[in-house]
Amino acid sequence: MRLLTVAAMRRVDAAAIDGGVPGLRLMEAAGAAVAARARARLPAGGKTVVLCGPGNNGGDGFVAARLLAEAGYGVDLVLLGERAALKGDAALAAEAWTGPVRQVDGSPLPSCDLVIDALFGAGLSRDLDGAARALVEAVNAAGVPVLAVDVPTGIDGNTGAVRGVAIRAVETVTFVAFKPGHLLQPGRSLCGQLSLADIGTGPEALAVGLAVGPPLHRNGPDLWAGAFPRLSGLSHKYTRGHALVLSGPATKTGAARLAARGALRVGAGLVTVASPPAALAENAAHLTAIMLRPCESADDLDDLLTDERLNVVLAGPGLGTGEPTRERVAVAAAAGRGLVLDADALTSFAGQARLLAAHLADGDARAVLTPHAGEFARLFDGTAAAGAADKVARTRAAAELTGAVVVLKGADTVVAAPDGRAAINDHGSPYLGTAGSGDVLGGLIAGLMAQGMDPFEAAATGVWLHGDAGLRHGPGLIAEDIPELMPAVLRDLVESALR
Ligand SMILES: NC(=O)C1=CN([C@@H]2O[C@H](COP(=O)(O)OP(=O)(O)OC[C@H]3O[C@@H](n4cnc5c(N)ncnc54)[C@H](OP(=O)(O)O)[C@@H]3O)[C@@H](O)[C@H]2O)[C@@H](O)CC1
Ligand SMILES: Nc1ncnc2c1ncn2[C@@H]1O[C@H](COP(=O)(O)OP(=O)(O)O)[C@@H](O)[C@H]1O
Ligand SMILES: [K+]
Repeated sequence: MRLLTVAAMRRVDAAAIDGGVPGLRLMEAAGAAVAARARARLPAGGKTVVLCGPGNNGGDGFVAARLLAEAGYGVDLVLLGERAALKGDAALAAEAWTGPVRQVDGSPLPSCDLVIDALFGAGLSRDLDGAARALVEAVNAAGVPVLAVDVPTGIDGNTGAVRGVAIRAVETVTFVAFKPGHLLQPGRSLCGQLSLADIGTGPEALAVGLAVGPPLHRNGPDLWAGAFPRLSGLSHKYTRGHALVLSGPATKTGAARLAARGALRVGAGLVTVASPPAALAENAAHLTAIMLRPCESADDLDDLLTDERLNVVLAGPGLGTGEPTRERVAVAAAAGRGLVLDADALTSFAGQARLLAAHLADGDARAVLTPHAGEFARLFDGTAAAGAADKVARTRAAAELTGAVVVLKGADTVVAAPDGRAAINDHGSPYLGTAGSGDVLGGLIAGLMAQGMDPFEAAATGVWLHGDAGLRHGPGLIAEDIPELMPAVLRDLVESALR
């Protein structure tokens, strides 16, 4: 699903209005969508408090208030600002509201079953302070469920950041498309359930918004199902690719095996662990379907890679930091295979992102980098990527700098390609925050690349499958569970989105 930035959304609204759809009609549709969601949450004859701000977000609130009152619900309307100061469509929507308007005066919030937050939406332009801040704090303290209009007040629609203080909603109704701030943390957590409403802007106006900037997606099967590897009667293990995972030294081998298991379970035809000789026995004791080869040095890796069937290399988990790891990365990159770099392979290039980029360019490697926030900060220290304004911008800048697909992990993992395509993932679970979980993710991505997926699509798919496993398992998840959940995850995917 494509996302729209706040600016792109304004272009959609403007194009629709230019195309002959009155702005008030859009506002009526927005307010009606809010009222419909409120009705789904209110008990019969229940009571709502609608908080309206001074702009068009407040206008949506006036419409919703009118429709709910007409439907027989109790409605208290509280306005932040002067009624006489309302302008344009918001002033027209306010005129159509015939009930009382309470001014924000510091008195306690009236008791109710649901608060509708129509204070600020796309027009939030600075941190909340004064009466607005106090009102938001009072709403959060009241413990009443909140339905947010467009975006919870205080959340930046582009970045998901809290501007001073923000409403915690149980549901957010937005219009036409989700915005990045609905999916980026902490915005994602404060939005609650996400609902999307068509407000009649139409396909031509939408196209105007989608043409703004490089594509940004909500990660999901619609983004990559077409590229997902499919088997035929002619498939055999070598058509499904062969991934090579570099193991760390003795006592540091588990991470590589987790990754290798992920690669195998997601469908790579063969997976080999390349192990230092001193760790062969340790690895052999835990591997069965996964093969094992000795590999002591960068030269040994070079020799292994003379086998052209090894089409993807994964390096980093448990590998150790420093020159030997940098040398292995250089060799793997020069071999021009698919390459997934995680953990120590990234930290070994701390402050040397340009050197890493040069290695990747050397072999024309199809590379994916999978840093968590700490690894990202170390690797891109001193570059524009570290200083960019939000997580999408940081990930895009890192991808552009390195020429690799970058997966910036976390509760709101962002995947970006060097050409600017990006996806935000909100299909996951906090239970994924467990030792070794990221190692398995690297393996899933490597396994998908081994089967021929492009780095961007493989990365987005791997992140989604990993998130799906986390959602399915929930409490008690450990990293070993993630590969073992792949059969169920993949079966459901094949039976739904891949049909
Ligand atoms: N045709 C359309 O476009 C449609 C738009 N729709 C709806 O419109 C919403 C966008 O409306 P909007 O642009 O009027 O902005 P909105 O969020 O109401 O806020 C602007 C006001 O807030 C003020 N303000 C800002 N920050 C502040 C702060 N920290 N503290 C205090 N004040 C602050 C700001 O003041 P100023 O910065 O000008 O001083 C201005 O007065 C959008 O979210 C959607 O719900 C739908 O109806 C569908 C059709
Ligand atoms: N709250 C969360 N919601 C969703 N995914 C999460 C959350 N916390 C962590 N994850 C995911 O778990 C994985 C952790 O990876 P990483 O930090 O590299 O751990 P490790 O190094 O132990 O393998 C990442 O894919 C990350 O996106
Ligand atoms: K709002």
